Amino acid sequence: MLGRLSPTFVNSRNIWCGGFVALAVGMGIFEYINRILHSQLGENLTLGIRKKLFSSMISKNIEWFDKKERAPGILSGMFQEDVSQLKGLTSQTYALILEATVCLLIGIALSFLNTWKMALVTRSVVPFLILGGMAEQIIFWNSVKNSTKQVKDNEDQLDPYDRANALLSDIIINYKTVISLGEKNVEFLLQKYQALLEEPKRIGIKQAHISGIIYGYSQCIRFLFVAFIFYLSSIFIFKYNDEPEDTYVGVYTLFIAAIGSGSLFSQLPSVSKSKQSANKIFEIIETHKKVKKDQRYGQVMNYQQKQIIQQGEIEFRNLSFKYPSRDKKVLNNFSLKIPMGCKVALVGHSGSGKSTIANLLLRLYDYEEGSILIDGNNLKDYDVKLLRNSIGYVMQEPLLFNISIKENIIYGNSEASDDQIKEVAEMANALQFIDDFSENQEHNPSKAFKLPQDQVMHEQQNEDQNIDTTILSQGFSKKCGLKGSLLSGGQKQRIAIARALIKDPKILILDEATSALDEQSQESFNIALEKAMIGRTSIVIAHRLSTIRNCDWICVLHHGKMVEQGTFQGLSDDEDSYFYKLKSGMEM
Ligand SMILES: Nc1ncnc2c1ncn2[C@@H]1O[C@H](COP(=O)(O)OP(=O)(O)OP(=O)(O)O)[C@@H](O)[C@H]1O
Repeated sequence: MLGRLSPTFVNSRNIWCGGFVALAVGMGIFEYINRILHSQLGENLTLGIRKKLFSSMISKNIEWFDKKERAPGILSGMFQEDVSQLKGLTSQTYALILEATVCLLIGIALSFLNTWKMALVTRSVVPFLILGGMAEQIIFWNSVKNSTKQVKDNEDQLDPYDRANALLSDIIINYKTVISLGEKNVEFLLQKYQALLEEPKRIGIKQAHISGIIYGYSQCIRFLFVAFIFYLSSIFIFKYNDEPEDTYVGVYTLFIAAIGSGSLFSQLPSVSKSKQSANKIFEIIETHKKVKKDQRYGQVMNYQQKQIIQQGEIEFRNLSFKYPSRDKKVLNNFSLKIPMGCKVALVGHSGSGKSTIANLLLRLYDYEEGSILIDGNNLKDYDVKLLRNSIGYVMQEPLLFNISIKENIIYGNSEASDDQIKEVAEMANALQFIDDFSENQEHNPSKAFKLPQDQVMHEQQNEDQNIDTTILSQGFSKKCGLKGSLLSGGQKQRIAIARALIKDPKILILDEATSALDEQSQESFNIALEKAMIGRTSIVIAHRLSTIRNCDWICVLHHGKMVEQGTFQGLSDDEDSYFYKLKSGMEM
């Protein structure tokens, strides 16, 4: 059999086979290096993007987070899914595209060398191959546009997956409320979640039909191309007496060219998805750059910016404000001067604008009308980071992180010494119960109700060896649980006061919320408040008479306007005053 083959044939067979074996080995090594390099590049890129995205998100104004498309579930999903999608836009896909392009070009070049006539004719079919790939692209983009349009027409204007993620994060964050509202509520939420997933499922199936047809076309055209080459080669051999060997090599290289071009185009949809994710991510990073410099958290100060609050005198001058998402003003021409070290209570019905004043003082939102002065300087001239460092804020519902008590306290000042931590815990009337945690485990809710997750937290707590027991008791290493769930309401509030005090702020804002506390905790909390306010300018958003009594000045707000102000006694004596009526409805 071998004897009948011409030496030229054997020779070139050996050359080609040897060439392909060398190519196979080369490809193996190349692929290995290629994958390592590109996954390294990809990982570095995603790490860099995650860092950038995080730092730009964390420095956004609160109003940015107020929008429904910025729900926690959507934003955390972006860090996982969208950032990972970016890999498709960079190293891996581009490496494959490069590989496929090189494959295509080599195939074309070799086919021209061996059988140029046939190569020339078959080139006429290439546009159909490209059309297959392009059609996949067009269909993909149309489906993205349609689904976005469909969603935009919806009241929520959000991607269905994003809406499902937002709901999921809401449920997880508020899991206690969800479960406590009973099985019916859980069932309702489950149905709602399923309903939200129905829409993307429907869109996905519709998309699958269309892209199936297009993908089928692009695959079909590749094999039609192969059939066409075979047919054409037989014509060239028998009709035009072309050399069979040259034709064989030419046909083979054209196959490679066709396969190369096919894989090139099949990679493109993942590029499209990546582009979509890149748009989402860079929109956030880019808008960070557009935010006015003075509004950015942690912005390096320019020469005009005041460093820290020296005394703590506050003046609101004709301040008017409306939230960006609303047309109605929630503060109207509000003016008030609070001398240094004074305790001022803001009272008024729910929604009268008390917390809004705190929001503006902390520059969580920016006002356009009127001004706020601190120590006679415009609030906007202070560096935002340093300003917030000089103001202690205890929120209505203090939020603790699932870290130790000590870590929660130093969250306000990571450089605080153990002595300072102990001091502020004492001032906040928290030292006693913290110490009790180390001595008397009865206080530990995780012991009373041993849920599996509590047990894990308890074990973690025992593992924590970082606390210097000579100054701080082991109680400081107790984990607080998700949102402080392992502590009582009063304990959480006192730790929040300690956290505010660790910064030694000149100004203290207390959004007092004692309604959830029992009498003993309330008393403890009030003592803590009194101690905390000594020597600081304090604004108390008051809900209880017991706190107002000790304040130097009381301002009564109604629909964002100051309607009355005076001392507790002065306002209480006037039976016609707004405060008089308000007082009778207030808790003791
Ligand atoms: N982020 C926000 N976006 C839009 N409107 C808001 C926002 N926060 C508060 N509001 C609205 O502004 C008004 C004033 O709210 P604010 O929280 O200042 O009232 P408050 O007097 O502190 O109420 P409460 O005593 O119940 O805490 C309310 O009508 C409220 O609905």
